[in-house]
Amino acid sequence: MGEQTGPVKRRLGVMGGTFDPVHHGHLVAASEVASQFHLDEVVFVPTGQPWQKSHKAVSPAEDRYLMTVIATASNPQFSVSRIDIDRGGPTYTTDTLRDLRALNDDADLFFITGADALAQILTWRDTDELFSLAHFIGVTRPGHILANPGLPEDRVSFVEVPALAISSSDCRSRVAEGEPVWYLVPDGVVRYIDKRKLYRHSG
Ligand SMILES: Nc1ncnc2c1ncn2[C@@H]1O[C@H](COP(=O)(O)OP(=O)(O)OP(=O)(O)O)[C@@H](O)[C@H]1O
Ligand SMILES: O=C(O)c1ccc[n+]([C@@H]2O[C@H](COP(=O)([O-])O)[C@@H](O)[C@H]2O)c1
Repeated sequence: MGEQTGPVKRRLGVMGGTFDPVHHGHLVAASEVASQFHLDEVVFVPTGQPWQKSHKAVSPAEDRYLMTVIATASNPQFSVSRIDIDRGGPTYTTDTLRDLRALNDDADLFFITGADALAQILTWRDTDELFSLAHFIGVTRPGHILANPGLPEDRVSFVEVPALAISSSDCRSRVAEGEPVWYLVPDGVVRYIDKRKLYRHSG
């Protein structure tokens, strides 16, 4: 008798971030991981309250959500989820992945994160459970060294993405200084920042 094989599972990428604002570094990372890991879809999940950034002012969740929708709208492989925003309270990735699992029981989850975030992962809540919920993919980010800080090797991979030295903090301070963010973020996001007068005062 041949070996029993189950139905082939969908491969769902999960790109979590504060996205204040979303920029081309995020989009290139998601696109590159989707290609290298043969993902069927990447869902961007803007955080509700990023608890490790509680010392910083963060723009309203609806603005961050809408900018992420604008930035991803033209890519049929990309979507945006409101789960972390609608849950309320501080955002923990264990909740994000548990909820996404419940909604996508036909899929394996791949959580995409930057080298800086991956290096901090042992400070996140319920780290042990995290690795049972998804495979973690750390992407290169200029200025951050890609090293495995003692994470389970079978649950973590590293991917080199074309280096884009863009950060949301830099975009915010450029807007506050009256400098352009054209081509650092998608055109629609530039227009949205202007329309909503975001980041006019640095903070
Ligand atoms: N240029 C980039 N290249 C690769 N990964 C990135 C890049 N910018 C952000 N990331 C990753 O995307 C995820 C979400 O990032 P986040 O929304 O916090 O943006 P950020 O640019 O890091 O923001 P901030 O500058 O405000 O800290 C994180 O895991 C981060 O490491
Ligand atoms: O689960 C946690 O405790 C946790 C702590 C810090 C960050 N995260 C997640 O890591 C992703 C990137 O976060 P940030 O703050 O760098 O935008 C985002 O999805 C966060 O919800 C998760």
